[in-house]
Amino acid sequence: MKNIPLLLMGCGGVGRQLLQHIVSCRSLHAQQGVHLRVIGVCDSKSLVFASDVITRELNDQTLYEVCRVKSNGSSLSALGDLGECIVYGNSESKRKVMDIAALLGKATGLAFVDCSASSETIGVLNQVVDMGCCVVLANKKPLTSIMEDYDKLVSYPRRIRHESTVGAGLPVIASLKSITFIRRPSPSYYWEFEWYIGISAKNLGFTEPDPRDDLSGMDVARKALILARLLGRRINLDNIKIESLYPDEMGPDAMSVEEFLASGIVSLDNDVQERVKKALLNGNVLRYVCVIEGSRCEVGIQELPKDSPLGRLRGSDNVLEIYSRCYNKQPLVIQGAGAGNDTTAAGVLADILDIQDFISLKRVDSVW
Ligand SMILES: NC(=O)C1=CN([C@@H]2O[C@H](COP(=O)(O)OP(=O)(O)OC[C@H]3O[C@@H](n4cnc5c(N)ncnc54)[C@H](OP(=O)(O)O)[C@@H]3O)[C@@H](O)[C@H]2O)C=CC1
Ligand SMILES: N[C@@H](CC=O)C(=O)O
Repeated sequence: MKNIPLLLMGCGGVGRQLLQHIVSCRSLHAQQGVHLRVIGVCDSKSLVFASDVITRELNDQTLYEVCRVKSNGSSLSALGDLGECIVYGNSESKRKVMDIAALLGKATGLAFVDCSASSETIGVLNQVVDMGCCVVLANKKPLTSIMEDYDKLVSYPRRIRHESTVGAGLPVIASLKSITFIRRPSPSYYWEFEWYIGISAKNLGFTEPDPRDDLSGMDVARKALILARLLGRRINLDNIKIESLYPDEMGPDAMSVEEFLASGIVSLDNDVQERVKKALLNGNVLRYVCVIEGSRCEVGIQELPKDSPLGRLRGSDNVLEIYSRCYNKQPLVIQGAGAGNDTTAAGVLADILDIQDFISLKRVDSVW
């Protein structure tokens, strides 16, 4: 049985769904000769980990308890004494995470799974890859920081996976890598979103923790940047032209998420509705589009024919059209649910399984 140790950072909608997928797939994974051994889970302030991270794990009952506590909005420190595991608070948890990485990184291997939405994990990830750990990302921020951070992470191509950072569980990254690594084309591609923002979308797990990350275009811009960098574009977020759907006075510096959802977002309705009506009069619909073509990298609303591939999008669907030397007249099209905790966690789980060959084997540094 191949034993894959993992430490989960972030136990929100996606992280909890991942833990539930891990538990519910136990027998399936056993049939495949694999056991995912969760040795620790952390949130923004605490860490819960197995009493012996080399031989033990957080058992399924503990993982369920972790999900219960976090779904109640509590910190992991509320877990208290759970027998086989230990809970550390903020000051000790960061040091303990690094100790675990140093202990397991080059011995058994360890997958650091980042399902947070924080930039604070960037420093941790850049250190643990140097210790021989693997990194699996749902969090886009480690890949959309400064080029130095990006270059550090991708300098270990065999030990980093980030399928869910763009289009949730859709095979976007894998498809683009398969095209890019055949030969370095300079493809242009279009990214479409059907906006489905509001309290219901947040409750469905479609939005970022702060939906303004979606409505400002910043989340789409992060995805665009990940794809552009994957294609060799040495650019940063501030190189991307972004159209926000809300004014600065509704931004994070001016009001809380709760205030924005309670009063800010509703005040946007009239303007958006007017734009929708105007588009419909032209037989068009509004779509939030990201275009990366040549030196152009833009994110914003466009009027598009309602019967076009992008115009036919519904719900949380994304569609990615990739034009390249091989797909120059008819694009490669990837379409499907591009948001939601379930599909995102499934993409993360697939990435963890994909790196199993680089984990749980005695490692010789020169090999990896
Ligand atoms: N939902 C979707 O459809 C998709 C989401 N993603 C990405 O998945 C990530 C998670 O999204 P979601 O689950 O909705 O977010 P949530 O806000 O629900 O959960 C985020 C979790 O991260 C924890 N956290 C915050 N800071 C840190 C830190 N420094 N170290 C460790 N953990 C930390 C939070 O802890 P605490 O509870 O203490 O606040 C919380 O448990 C995001 O980056 C998002 O962009 C990617 C693709 C699709
Ligand atoms: N908020 C994002 C979730 C996936 O990245 C989206 O709307 O697609």
